[in-house]
Amino acid sequence: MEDINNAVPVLQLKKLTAGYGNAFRLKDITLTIRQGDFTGIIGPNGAGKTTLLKCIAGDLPACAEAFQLAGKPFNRMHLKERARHMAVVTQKNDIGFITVEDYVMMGRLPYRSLLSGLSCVENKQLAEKYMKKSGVWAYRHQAVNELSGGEQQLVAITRALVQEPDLLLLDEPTAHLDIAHQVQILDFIQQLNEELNLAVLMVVHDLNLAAEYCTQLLLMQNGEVCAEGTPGEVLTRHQVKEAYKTDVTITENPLSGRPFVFPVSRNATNNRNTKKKIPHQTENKTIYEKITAH
Ligand SMILES: Nc1ncnc2c1ncn2[C@@H]1O[C@H](COP(=O)(O)OP(=O)(O)OP(=O)(O)O)[C@@H](O)[C@H]1O
Repeated sequence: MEDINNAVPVLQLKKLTAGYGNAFRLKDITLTIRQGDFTGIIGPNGAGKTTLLKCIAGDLPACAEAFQLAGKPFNRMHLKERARHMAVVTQKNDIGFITVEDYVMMGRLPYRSLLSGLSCVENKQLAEKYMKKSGVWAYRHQAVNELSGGEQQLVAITRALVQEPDLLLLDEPTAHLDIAHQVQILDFIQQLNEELNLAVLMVVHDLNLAAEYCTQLLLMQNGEVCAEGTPGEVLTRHQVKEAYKTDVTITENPLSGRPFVFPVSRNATNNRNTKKKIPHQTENKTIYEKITAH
């Protein structure tokens, strides 16, 4: 099929395999991420999502027919050069006692040369710009490890932005955050994706957040990509049930039009099978009315 997407490819993987000896293997992962893509990697526990992210980040060796970052062979790029194109925000940022400002400035390390130190005016201005954009400027003098989980995540993303990458890799950026902070972080990432045309690739467990924010999804199972496409194409009842071995009901978010996945409990399945009236169900209301009433 003719490729009609003219956006520049930031990352290209062709038939990538990798793993941990005989314990687990990623099999033939083929993937293209372009400027402006917001891609979510979803799949059940142990599917290989983090392993794939580790390969792309260069933390785990991989074999591939092609593995290119910004149009260049990945394994021929120096670490500093990789870091100018790709920034990684991992789940656990074990940050010691360091101020927000100093930590964010470390994002400029890939650009440091013998002639320009880390604290040059240009780097300071860049750090200030992104700290103001993400909202962490107010606590720039505080120690990172004294901030809340949500604030620390914003600081880690700010540091990644200061790297001025083309591709931002995120491993579950909203894990352990409440709904307000989940939305705050993902709204911010979406804003960066749209304003800076930044390509985003994130591992995300919450299918509804994935559906709401991502433009494309990769559904992984047993080390392979078993479905890919828009959230509507990937999050079908059959595909979700097949991958997660769990029944779900899928409807549409009435405000965004994105898929919305409801888990189905054993009781609800039994009630459906016996056509028993479901407690709390309001009669004579459309799904839209029910959802928007609360
Ligand atoms: N260092 C390792 N050595 C051996 N096996 C590993 C290692 N790290 C992960 N695995 C195994 O590889 C498989 C894939 O793990 P991975 O963390 O990539 O899955 P995941 O999809 O990210 O899972 P989760 O959603 O639970 O975080 C799992 O079976 C895991 O036990």
